[in-house]
Amino acid sequence: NTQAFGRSLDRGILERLDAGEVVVGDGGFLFCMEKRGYVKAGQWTPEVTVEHPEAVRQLHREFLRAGADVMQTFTFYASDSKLGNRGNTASDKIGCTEINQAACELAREVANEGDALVAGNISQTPSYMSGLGKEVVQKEFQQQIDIFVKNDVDFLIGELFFYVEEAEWAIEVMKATGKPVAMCMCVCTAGDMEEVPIDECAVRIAQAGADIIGVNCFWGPDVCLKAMAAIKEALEKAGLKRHLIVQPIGYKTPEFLDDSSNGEIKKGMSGLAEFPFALEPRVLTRFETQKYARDAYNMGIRYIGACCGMEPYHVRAIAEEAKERGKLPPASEKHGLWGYALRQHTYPWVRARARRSHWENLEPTSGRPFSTALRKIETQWADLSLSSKTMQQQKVQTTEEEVEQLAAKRSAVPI
Ligand SMILES: N[C@@H](CCSCCCCC(=O)O)C(=O)O
Ligand SMILES: [Zn+2]
Repeated sequence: NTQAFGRSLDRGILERLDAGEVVVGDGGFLFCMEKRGYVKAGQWTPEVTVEHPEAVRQLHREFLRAGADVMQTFTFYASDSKLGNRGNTASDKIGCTEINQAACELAREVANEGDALVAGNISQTPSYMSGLGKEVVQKEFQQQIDIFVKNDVDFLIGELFFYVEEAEWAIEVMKATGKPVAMCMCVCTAGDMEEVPIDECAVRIAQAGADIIGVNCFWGPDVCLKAMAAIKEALEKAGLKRHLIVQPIGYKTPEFLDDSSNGEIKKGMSGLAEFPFALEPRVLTRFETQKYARDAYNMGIRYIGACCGMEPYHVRAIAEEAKERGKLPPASEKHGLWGYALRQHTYPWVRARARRSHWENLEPTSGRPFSTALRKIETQWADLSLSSKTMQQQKVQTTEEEVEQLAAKRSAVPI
């Protein structure tokens, strides 16, 4: 097993997945960093890799300690057009190259502290949403990917692709590097935002050359695993053997299991009135996260990760559930599976909960007597196709007047 850059080359992502190993993904970096005051919601861009590298290093370390086998470079939304979208100054003030370079160094530094791999992360672009075309969009992907290649990341991962066409364009640029390619579309069983059915999305992504295929974000485990079942079936029917990846959000979103409302469910959590600052009542418990990991494993998914809302303790739950790995993560030193650590508690009524049956059967209360369980999904933005211009972007800041116009569109819907 030849060594290069301090890691064993025969333990790459495909070698691990081909061997049937479970690969634990990292968690929701953007949301964690926003809650910690290092990422600004709205723009959601990762200039913190240059502004406060210590914060990024620390969070990578927390995910590594929790059992993550992959350190995704914190380069999500770090395309040039996103860093300069709607008044964001990160592109002008710091720059795409510096942000992506710093992210690669931080991810590799922490990955080398364990046996983790580094994945160069790209994502959807405002340029695509504004219909600027293949050449402009691929040039932006190339700018990030050149930096990933220069830093010799172990593989590439695309995330949050709403449109299968943009995902295909991304895969074309990713494949040219010769590195393994993972593609997570942001689709559920209602299909992509141009009405391309999910089974067609899966086949097109596979045929474009992705080695690892799945979904990330926008929906909780239940909705994402329903999408993964459709993707798995489509690939099997087409005779396309690929590895499967799933990275759901850490929030419960049962409203979206009904995919009949079509356009509405495609907005996922972003379509909820609570998004992004009041989703806390929906946060998954560590035990619900364990159940998600087991359900994913039972479906044949071996790259089991996490997205927005999933903190390091959620990733630890995934790693602890994946007993097939034959090891517990370092953070389990400070955790007792199924509450066993409570045997050391000073209060007898708490020690009474140091058993699996208590936690496995608990339906947590919300503490909010006036809250309803589910949200009626807004219906104003049903057509998300490029031709509808609904997703059109701009460099200048959204004005007060524009916000009022958007709010007027939805005022008919009870908050
Ligand atoms: N790997 C990334 C995935 C982020 S998915 C972010 C969705 C943001 C939606 C929005 O723009 O509001 C991460 O961990 O942050
Ligand atoms: Zn996410």
